[in-house]
Amino acid sequence: MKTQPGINGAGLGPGKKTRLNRILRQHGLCNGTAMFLPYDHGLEHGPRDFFDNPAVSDPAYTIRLAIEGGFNGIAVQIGLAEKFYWDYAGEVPLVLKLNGKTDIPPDAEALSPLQASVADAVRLGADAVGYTLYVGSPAQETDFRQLRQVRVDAQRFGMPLVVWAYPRGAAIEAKGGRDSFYAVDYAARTASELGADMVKVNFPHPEKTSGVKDAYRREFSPQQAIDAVVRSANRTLLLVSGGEKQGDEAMLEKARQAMEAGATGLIFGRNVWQREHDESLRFVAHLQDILAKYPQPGTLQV
Ligand SMILES: O=C[C@H](O)COP(=O)(O)O
Repeated sequence: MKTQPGINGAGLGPGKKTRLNRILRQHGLCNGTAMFLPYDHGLEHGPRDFFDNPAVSDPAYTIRLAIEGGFNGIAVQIGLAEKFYWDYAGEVPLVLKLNGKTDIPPDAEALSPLQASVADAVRLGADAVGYTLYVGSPAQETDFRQLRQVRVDAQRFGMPLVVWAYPRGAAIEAKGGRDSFYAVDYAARTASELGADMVKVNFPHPEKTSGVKDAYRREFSPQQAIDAVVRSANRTLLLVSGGEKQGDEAMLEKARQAMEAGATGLIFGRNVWQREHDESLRFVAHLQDILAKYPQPGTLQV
């Protein structure tokens, strides 16, 4: 079992340190691991994601689910944060997503425009901000510039920065696609190089990599691939994302492999809430059993 090298507290400043401590040590299992509930699908995919469990289209229901499930944070866009979070302020940390887009236009030149600021996050009592970075998109240069300003603001306001590092674009598709080992590994490293405190990535698939040098061995096991991705993220805390709903065993195995590799935690949305309330909590309890086996005492070194 590997443990995360951890963020070096000395470089964080008091605001980031306090907020990360609240997320990692005062919520969830309080053991340095983290489980976040993402809930920006209404914007990113449209309401279709809520059809399997219509209750989840109500943001109040979903925030309560995050509280009942003992999550370390819930990630929402500005509109929902302003309308709903204040009813539950402090009961579960808020990760304010600063940018977002619909999936209506094609993804070829993906760029997620800013909808909110780090100052909004401070005003709303958030403990972190989220930014989607499309690594490899033709619009990458604009994206990097946008992220730079968010990073500078996050540093100034003492706000942890979580980067959703999503490979996108034709060049990525030519190398095996957005969840190939190559693409996920590069995205994790990019987020770390650009100053993320945490990075959210898809689980890497070695067998999907193509058209790149031999270093990305297609015969790597899933465990070897996620080990490499955690190494690439280095002191940026790594969160593994859920993706479309799959069977529970496959998801729990993914969670186990991620934690074994030294990931800090999970950010599973559809796999948690595309099912009836008690079933969601039952699945969350299984995820927590896994996280409990991988305490991360050094996650936040102060
Ligand atoms: O921000 C969107 C979410 O990352 C998607 O989460 P999910 O794939 O676990 O539903």
